[in-house]
Amino acid sequence: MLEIIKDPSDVKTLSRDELQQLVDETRQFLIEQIMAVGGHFGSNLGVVELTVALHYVFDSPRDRILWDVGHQAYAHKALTGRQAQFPTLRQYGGMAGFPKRNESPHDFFGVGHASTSISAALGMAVARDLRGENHHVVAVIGDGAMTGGMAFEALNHAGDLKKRLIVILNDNEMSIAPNVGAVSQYLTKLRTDPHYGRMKSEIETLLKKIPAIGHKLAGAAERAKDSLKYFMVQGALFEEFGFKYFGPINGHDLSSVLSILEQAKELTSPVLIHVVTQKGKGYPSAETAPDKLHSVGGAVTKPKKATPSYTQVFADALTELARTDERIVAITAAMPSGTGLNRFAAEFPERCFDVGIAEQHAATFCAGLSTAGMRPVFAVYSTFLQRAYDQVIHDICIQNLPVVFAIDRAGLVGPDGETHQGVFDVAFLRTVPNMTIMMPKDEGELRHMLFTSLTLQGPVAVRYPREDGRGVALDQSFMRLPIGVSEIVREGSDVALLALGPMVAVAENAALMLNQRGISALVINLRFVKPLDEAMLLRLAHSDMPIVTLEEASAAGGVGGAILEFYATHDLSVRVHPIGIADHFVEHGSREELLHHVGLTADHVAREAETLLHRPQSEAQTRVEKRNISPRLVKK
Ligand SMILES: Cc1ncc(C[n+]2csc(CCOP(=O)(O)OP(=O)(O)O)c2C)c(N)n1
Ligand SMILES: CC(=O)[C@@H](O)[C@H](O)COP(=O)(O)O
Ligand SMILES: [Mg+2]
Repeated sequence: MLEIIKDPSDVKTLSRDELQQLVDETRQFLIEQIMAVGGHFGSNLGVVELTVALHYVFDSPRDRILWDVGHQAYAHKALTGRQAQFPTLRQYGGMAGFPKRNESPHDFFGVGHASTSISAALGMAVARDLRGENHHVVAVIGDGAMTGGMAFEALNHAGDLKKRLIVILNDNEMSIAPNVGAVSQYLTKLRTDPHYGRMKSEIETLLKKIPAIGHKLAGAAERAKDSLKYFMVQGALFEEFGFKYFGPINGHDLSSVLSILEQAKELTSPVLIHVVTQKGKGYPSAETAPDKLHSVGGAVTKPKKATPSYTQVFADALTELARTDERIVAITAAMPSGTGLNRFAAEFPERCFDVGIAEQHAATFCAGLSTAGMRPVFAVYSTFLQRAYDQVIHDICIQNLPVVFAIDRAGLVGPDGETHQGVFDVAFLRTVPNMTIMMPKDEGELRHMLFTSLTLQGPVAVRYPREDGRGVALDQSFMRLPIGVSEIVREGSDVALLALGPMVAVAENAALMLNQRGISALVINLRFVKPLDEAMLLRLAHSDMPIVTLEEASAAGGVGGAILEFYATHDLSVRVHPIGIADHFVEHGSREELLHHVGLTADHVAREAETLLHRPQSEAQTRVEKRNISPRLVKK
């Protein structure tokens, strides 16, 4: 059945029995494909009935179906002409793991970060009405994504505008970890407390039985919203936001889902359909441990190295430090396992806070904690910290509060692609006064950086990659690193390679290659993006060596740029060639492929260094002076 579905219009030709067969085959197809190549697993298995029903009832691409986060859109991809691309899922040059506008006319909104769907859907609904069009807009949002503030900002606006809009709340009680928060508890009540559902109609029936005045009383009760509605109407929270609430519906009962979607289609006001599903449905170990099978590596994934990851080393170091410093508290925005904080929480449950998908709140919550004498450590993926930029500036840095940002997934993350690459944090943090920014060359140095950051009296960011460590022996004790001081890793006299974080290893390899060509390269582990090691930079300026900088971050605004700014403001003419990520979004692929793609490999660095070294300085300078453009552009 699945094989004959080339387009969603094919779904519409099926009978009810055939639709159920399509559900079963799609689920089986997803299990096989994801297990082979890796990808998000549990969330996709949970929404198969819902996806089939959506494509049966609605008319994509005329009607617009939006997937929040988009990690659960694989069935949607399979039903919209992309089955053959599954073997390339999330691989370099292959099909993306999230909906992408340039991948299919059925993907209306590019996603990867949570809680955007209702805002985007509302924008589409408003545009539809302004343009006099007539189609449906449907946002599918999970209970985890619903903990994000943006979702509520959108509900607030949508309820006010009263546009025709359908929101499907896919409630599986899970974020990546078990879902948290008062809204989650409210959903549990809706799901599990039969009185929530029945009370209103029971009271109405009772009142109507009272002779003569019963019907009037029932009508009055219906109107007395303030006194009754909160307690009696199922989904009252959403109704107060101006949405008609339907649910809870069993999301694995195809007939129920089809029938509720057909009803919702007839309404002209905002509707919220509460669908209850099971993450991992149809795959027993994903059903019982949905957090572990949120995503899987796939059979093609290379075996993990025996060395601990940066994440593990961070989490263990933080736990160790917290044993002797009771002020340390750890905060995550719905990523306890991804950031390793579940290890911390196991020992200090009362000092670890999962705030839900709420990075903005997490940052300001940290600010509050730090004003009251605690030492908050916000463990957050680089890409998700983007959400909290104003909080970093306004709530933390202006007040110079000692909050530690443990920035995981800094640099290229791999298969999640451009929505998740952690390449902007250097640029967006280094412009903010009071901020100290470091990146360790290996997991051993990460321990010392974390320790050092907890001794500072202002905001600090320690960034580290989504990678296994280099396998160095970890010091038992912690060392306070001198602030703004770099480290010489290898002496050299012809060219200087200034590297940040894991790029130090790349620079070391490039130096070995250069050595074989008779070029002596100095390798420096920068350690700090801010403050820069100005004394070292001045020494280098006097050495006359050309400099190559390497960083796994956006070249614009990066540490290479900071070094250029330093020399320019000191009126020093030093040849600096920054290598970082150029001005484009980096798609999905393995980290190795992506590093190769952006030129952050030893081979490429060695070639660039050699070219720089052999390019006559005077010529380059003259050309630049004449045309007032950068040497890099001149070279092209
Ligand atoms: C802003 C943001 N923060 C964190 C994440 C990481 N993340 C991806 S999926 C997910 C859980 C989403 O839960 P839910 O919406 O309920 O979907 P489910 O996985 O349960 O289907 C999280 C926290 C993200 N994508 N975006
Ligand atoms: C969809 C999403 O944002 C997360 O599931 C993310 O893919 C996790 O990434 P890691 O695999 O790096 O933890
Ligand atoms: Mg969920």
